[in-house]
Amino acid sequence: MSKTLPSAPLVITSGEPAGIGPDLCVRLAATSAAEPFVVIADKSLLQQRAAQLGVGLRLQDYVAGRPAQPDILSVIHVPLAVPCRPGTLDAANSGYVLEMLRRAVQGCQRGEFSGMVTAPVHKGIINDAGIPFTGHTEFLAEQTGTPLVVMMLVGGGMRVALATTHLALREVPDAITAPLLEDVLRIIRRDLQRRFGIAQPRILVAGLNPHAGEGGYLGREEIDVMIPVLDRLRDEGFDVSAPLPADTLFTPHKLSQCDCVLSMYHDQGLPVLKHASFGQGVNVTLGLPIIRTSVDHGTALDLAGTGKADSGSLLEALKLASEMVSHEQS
Ligand SMILES: NC(=O)C1=CN([C@@H]2O[C@H](COP(=O)(O)OP(=O)(O)OC[C@H]3O[C@@H](n4cnc5c(N)ncnc54)[C@H](O)[C@@H]3O)[C@@H](O)[C@H]2O)C=CC1
Ligand SMILES: NCC(=O)COP(=O)(O)O
Repeated sequence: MSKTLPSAPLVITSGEPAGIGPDLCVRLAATSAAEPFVVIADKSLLQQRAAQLGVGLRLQDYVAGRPAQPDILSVIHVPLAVPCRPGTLDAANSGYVLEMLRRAVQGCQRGEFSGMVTAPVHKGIINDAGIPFTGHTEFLAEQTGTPLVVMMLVGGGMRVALATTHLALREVPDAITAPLLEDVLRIIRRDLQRRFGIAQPRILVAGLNPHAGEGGYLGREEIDVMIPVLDRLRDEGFDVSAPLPADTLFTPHKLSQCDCVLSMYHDQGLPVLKHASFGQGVNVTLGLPIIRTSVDHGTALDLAGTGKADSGSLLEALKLASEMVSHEQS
């Protein structure tokens, strides 16, 4: 991978065309974001959406190395396969959605962009197109040849990472193996150090079972799998807790003692964070060779083209990506 140019912009993929991603990009272009960025989208889609929202929009084709101009959005044009109506999914445009992601990854890998920020995609419609797809997180891992990545959300004054991501609940206990837990904790610690500037990250680990297993009476995963890994990493110098009961882990007192909570599965940690920060939270993929942040919400098909979508999370995602770039370059 080439080194990122110091002045390289961030790149935003506009996501599912029938969702609110294009709306959010148009809104972002109309705000004065401090971070230079380029959007990948079909240009006519952005223009149509801007007209629907009643937002004035000036576009120019992105040219690598050309400095950003105020009030003009630089766009990398990727053509839609078929015309798009806000709120109406069409599997024919799934290739378009993935092509935008590939273009962003390639640009990050060759140093053209300092990092990528993703607007939401619709996982179901990509699968309907016959392309197995569980999320950006897994797709970006595959595109960059990364064996393991970690999803972490940032918002409401907390960081919440997940040991497992898009997995059916009944498969979760078997997925939490000692090697996985160890690798996940190594990735969290390393990325909090190099991309968040935290010298010795303090990580609180949620147990899998109620009351963190109640000494083995409510499940043995804590005793058999988790505690041995956590003890070993602590001996190595990691600041990690024992498995803690998840129901009291997200209290302000506990959160004030850590830099990150590690949840064992998606809906153990994310509802708490989203309750505290929905619309302002940021999803970060840890462990990738490139920087990637994203919004904390989905495609909100019901709001596309209505002007009611809140662009706060995309703005936060852009800001956080820029901060991560600064930490990595310092
Ligand atoms: N980063 C990504 O690409 C993500 C994609 N998704 C995908 O999005 C699709 C729809 O998922 P849902 O569960 O329906 O969640 P959703 O976030 O799209 O919608 C849930 C509710 O929140 C509202 N909402 C969402 N974003 C909003 C915004 N910016 N401003 C105001 N209100 C907003 C919606 O109108 C809806 O009422 C699914 O295919 C899912 O997989 C979901 C989460 C993240
Ligand atoms: N619940 C978070 C989510 O679905 C985001 O997934 P990804 O597309 O960022 O992998």
